[in-house]
Amino acid sequence: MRLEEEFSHCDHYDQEEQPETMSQCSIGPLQQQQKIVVVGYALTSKKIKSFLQPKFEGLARNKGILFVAIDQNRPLSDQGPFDIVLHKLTGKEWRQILEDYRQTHPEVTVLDPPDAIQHLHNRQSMLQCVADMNLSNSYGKVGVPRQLVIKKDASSIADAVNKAGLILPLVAKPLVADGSAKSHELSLAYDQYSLQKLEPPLVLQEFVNHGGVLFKVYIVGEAIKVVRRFSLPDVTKRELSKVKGVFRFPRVSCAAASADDADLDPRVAELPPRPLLERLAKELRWRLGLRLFNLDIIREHGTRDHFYVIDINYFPGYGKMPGYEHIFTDFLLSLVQSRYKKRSS
Ligand SMILES: Nc1ncnc2c1ncn2[C@@H]1O[C@H](COP(=O)(O)OP(=O)(O)OP(=O)(O)O)[C@@H](O)[C@H]1O
Ligand SMILES: O=P(O)(O)O[C@H]1[C@H](OP(=O)(O)O)[C@@H](OP(=O)(O)O)[C@@H](O)[C@@H](O)[C@@H]1OP(=O)(O)O
Ligand SMILES: [Mg+2]
Ligand SMILES: [Mg+2]
Repeated sequence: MRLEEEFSHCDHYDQEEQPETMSQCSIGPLQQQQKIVVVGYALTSKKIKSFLQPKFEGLARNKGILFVAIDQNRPLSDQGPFDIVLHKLTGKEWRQILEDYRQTHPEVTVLDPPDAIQHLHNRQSMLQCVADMNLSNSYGKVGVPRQLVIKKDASSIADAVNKAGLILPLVAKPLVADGSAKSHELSLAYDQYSLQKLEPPLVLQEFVNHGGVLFKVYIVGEAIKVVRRFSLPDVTKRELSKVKGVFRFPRVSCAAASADDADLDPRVAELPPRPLLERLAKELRWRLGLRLFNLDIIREHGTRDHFYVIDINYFPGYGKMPGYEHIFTDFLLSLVQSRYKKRSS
């Protein structure tokens, strides 16, 4: 068992936020005595910087959680031992390493299973769960925009769009969402003729007017946090009749585009009802088999309760989630405690 209270007896870690990095701390036989929760992480340097902030590491340490960098050049089994493995790296080889490790180390919680994450790397399968769910209750209705997959042959896009009855404008998104810069290169197509300029493989999604604000719903296990971000502005009928072409747009809803403090129309700014999001998150956690993700959800402009999920991301930028330090540490501890309960029952 590795519990917070027991850890606080350890004189090596009982002071306020220690200045040295966690990876300098020794683990091994000592760890058994101190009942530390050891979290191995395999993340990009960008992610380490945004996620493993000093305040977070300090808080975690005080709660008995030790973060240890995984060395990708050494066998995973020779490292640790870990209680939890956190990861967001791509590549078939890495996936296989994790899969093998899960088989041989069932006592370790790997967040999350590589196969389940793979599901989010394709913009079609990513939203399938939301479509299947057909969530509709007294709090509102949640769907996905109508969309079409184009695997190849740009010259056939206009025909395919016509056949499927999709309505312009369309958001063109690379089919693969693997975190590469290219996978975030999106464009807005205003007219049929220009569709041939697009580069498959892609997903064409109907653009839904939503008042220029979207909601990012961060999920960490059972915890949910919602923030507002600026998004693409509505496209008017007049604009649609005048504008021709395909336009690349940048990452409009990045962290710098926080709309939480903006003076917005309350009908646009009002957060989606909490019970609706709770239900959505719970179902998605179960259907996707994931515990760490966020989703982008928009409210159809002019409605109060028609929502569309447009994107789901694995292990998103939690560093920007308000209060992530406490939410995340509590989550990590709860994982270990529930494992202990399972073992002792
Ligand atoms: N169907 C849609 N209707 C209206 N706006 C949309 C739609 N799809 C995407 N957008 C706008 O485009 C932005 C980027 O789309 P999306 O979130 O799918 O891309 P992404 O590159 O996966 O983003 P992220 O950085 O969150 O991973 C959204 O944040 C939103 O502003
Ligand atoms: O770069 P940021 O910190 O903003 O985090 C973004 C994260 O990048 P990172 O994994 O490199 O951190 C993205 O992952 P990839 O799709 O590129 O894999 C994606 O999840 C975004 O949605 C995150 O933005 P958020 O949704 O939280 O605003
Ligand atoms: Mg998004
Ligand atoms: Mg995304």
